[in-house]
Amino acid sequence: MSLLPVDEALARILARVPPVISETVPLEQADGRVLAEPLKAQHNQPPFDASAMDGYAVRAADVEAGQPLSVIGTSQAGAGFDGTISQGEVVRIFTGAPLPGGADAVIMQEEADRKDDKVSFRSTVAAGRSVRPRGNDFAAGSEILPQGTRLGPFSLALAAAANAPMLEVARRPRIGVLATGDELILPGQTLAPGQIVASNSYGLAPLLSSFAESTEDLGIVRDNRQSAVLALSEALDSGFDILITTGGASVGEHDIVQDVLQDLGVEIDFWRVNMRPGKPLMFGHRGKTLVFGLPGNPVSAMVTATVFILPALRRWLGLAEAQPLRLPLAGTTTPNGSRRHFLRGRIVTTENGTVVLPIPQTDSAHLSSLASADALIIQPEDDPGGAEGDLVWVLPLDQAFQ
Ligand SMILES: Nc1nc2c(c(=O)[nH]1)N[C@H]1C(S)=C(S)[C@@H](COP(=O)(O)OP(=O)(O)OC[C@H]3O[C@@H](n4cnc5c(N)ncnc54)[C@H](O)[C@@H]3O)O[C@H]1N2
Ligand code: MOO
Repeated sequence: MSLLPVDEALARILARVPPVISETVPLEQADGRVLAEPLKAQHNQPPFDASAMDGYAVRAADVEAGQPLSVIGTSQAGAGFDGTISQGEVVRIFTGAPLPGGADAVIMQEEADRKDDKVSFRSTVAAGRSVRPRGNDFAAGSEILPQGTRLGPFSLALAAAANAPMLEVARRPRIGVLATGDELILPGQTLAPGQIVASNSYGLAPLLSSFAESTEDLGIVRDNRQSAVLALSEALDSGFDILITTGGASVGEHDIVQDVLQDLGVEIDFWRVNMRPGKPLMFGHRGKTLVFGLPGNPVSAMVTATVFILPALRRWLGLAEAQPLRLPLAGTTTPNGSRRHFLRGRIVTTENGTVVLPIPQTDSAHLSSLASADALIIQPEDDPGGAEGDLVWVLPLDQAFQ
């Protein structure tokens, strides 16, 4: 049986991802979205030379320790001083206020002794002190956020400061998820003999949702041709950008998903990948819809979605590929066979740095071990096994890294 190498499978998937399409969204709705165009500043920030302190705007050359100078006015944020200061003059100024003409430094009020309309300072000051020069943060016309930036609190605050009420972001795909299996019941129902509670769709939706316009749960379809044809044709006709099935991907008589998809016009790009868990992964397309047939085993479904669908979504949005981490093992790993192994692990921070602890459980139906993991250790094909301290590649499962 020929199994496609993992890297080749990923390359084939990424090659089917369409180019980024942009749409305009208001600033308030842009959290988590990805910029489809670089963001350029419309103005200088600050727009004027501004004081960084509450104190006095001075001509630095005029200031001598203990020598009184005349206070001729006030500049406050939103109401600047409407004149120019000349030799021997200063202006009372507040944080964020425009520096008056003629001034070139600000002395904080804690270093000033004020008496009526005179003020003296305890020491001299260098020109530029406590002044934020115009355009110091960003200059009009400059690129302040590159295309492909995933917008979050800091970049959105910057976009607002740059006076950008609308942003050009990547359109996100609409995703449909369909579970297959005669044995499946919904969470909350009572288990009859031989039944299993369906879990895959409940993990896949939150795994993918932050990159998707919507993730729609299409329910459970039974393992007979008629039901599968009905459910899959409806799903394929619903205009999803990405359709995901779980289960029925292997070689048993009930594993009919691939046959039915093909009958419905899906072109299969590949089936079966040289990995564990997740070997029976299928990928195809019909028109603009990409179709992922994930294995039914819960760990296999989540691992294949992490390894293949998340990178496809990143590409869809114009995000750079997520880089795995390089970390020392905190325990041993056993020799691997010929399939690339995505081994559950936990990232642990110790006094000596960050390490990854392998979780020995490799059963592809064992969800509690996956839930206790926050990383997948990528064990290469035919790896002889690792010792504590060996450096390994690690895919963090934490969304913050994705
Ligand atoms: N003779 C062979 N048998 C199997 C092979 C093989 O190569 N030759 N591959 C094995 C591997 S590897 C995997 S993975 C599984 C994948 O099987 P399917 O994708 O056909 O999945 P099912 O048979 O439908 O289900 C497997 C397992 O997962 C449970 N399941 C299914 N859907 C869900 C769901 N939505 N939520 C929770 N659990 C689900 C299902 O009850 C089964 O226990 O095939 C091996 N067999
Ligand atoms: O490779 Mo399967 O996906 O063992 O569970």
